[in-house]
Amino acid sequence: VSDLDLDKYDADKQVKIICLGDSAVGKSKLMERFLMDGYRPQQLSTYALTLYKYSSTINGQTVLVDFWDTAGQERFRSMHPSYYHKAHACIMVFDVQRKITYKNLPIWYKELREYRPEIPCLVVANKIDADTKVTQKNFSFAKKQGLPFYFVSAADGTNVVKMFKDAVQMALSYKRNSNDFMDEVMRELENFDLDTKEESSDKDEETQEGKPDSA
Ligand SMILES: Nc1nc2c(ncn2[C@@H]2O[C@H](COP(=O)(O)OP(=O)(O)OP(=O)(O)O)[C@@H](O)[C@H]2O)c(=O)[nH]1
Ligand SMILES: [Mg+2]
Repeated sequence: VSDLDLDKYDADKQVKIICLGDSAVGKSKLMERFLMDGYRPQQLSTYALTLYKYSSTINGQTVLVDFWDTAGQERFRSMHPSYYHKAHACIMVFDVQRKITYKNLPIWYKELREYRPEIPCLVVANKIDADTKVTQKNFSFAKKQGLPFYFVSAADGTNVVKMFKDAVQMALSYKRNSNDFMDEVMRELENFDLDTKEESSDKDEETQEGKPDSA
C-alpha cells in the first residue's frame, strides 16, 4: 500500500466539498480556475456530476479533498441526495448578472439543511468581472443566515483561491469537531445490539424445542 493510499484511510484528512447552485452560475468554471488555473469561456453544462480529486499539504499534513462539481440543471434533481451525502462543506454559488440565481439561494439552502444541518456553507457571488460596481450591492442572504460571503470571478480569478482554501479549512474543522464519526460508531453498536438479541432469542427457541425431548 502506497503512502497516498494510507493517507486516504486516515479519516481525519479526507473531506468532501460540494459546489451547488443554479445552472450556468459558473460552478464548473470556478473549479477549473482553482484546480487548473485556467478559464475557457465556452459553456458545457455539467451532466450529473464531475468529481475532482485534490490534495494539498497543510501544516505538513496531506489533505485529500473530493470536490463534487454538481449539475444545476433541473433534470438532475433526483441526484441531489447523493450530492449531500456525507459532505463536509458546501460552496453555494449564484451569478451576480442573473438575479433569479440569487433569489433561488433560499431553495438550495433549505434543501442543503434538510440533508446536512450543520456543515459549513459559503455563499459565493460569481462573475463580478462583468460589472465592477456590483460589489457595492447588498446581497443580504448570507448575512441573514450568518454565512461567510465571497465576491469572486472565475473569469479573472479574483478571490477564487482564497474562497476554495477557506472552504477546505472549514470542511476540515467541521470534520474534526462534528459528531459524524461518533454517530457512525453508535449506529454500529445499535446493530451489534440487535444481532446479539437475535442470537439469544434463537438460543431460547432451541432450548424450548429441546424441552419436550428431555421430558
Ligand atoms: N463573465 C463571466 N462569465 C463566467 C464566469 N464564470 C462562468 N462564466 C460563464 O458562465 C457560463 C456557465 O459557466 P459554468 O461553469 O459552465 O456553469 P455551471 O454552474 O457549472 O452550470 P451547470 O453545470 O449547468 O450547473 C459559461 O459560459 C462561462 O463562460 C465569470 O467569472 N465571469
Ligand atoms: Mg457545471
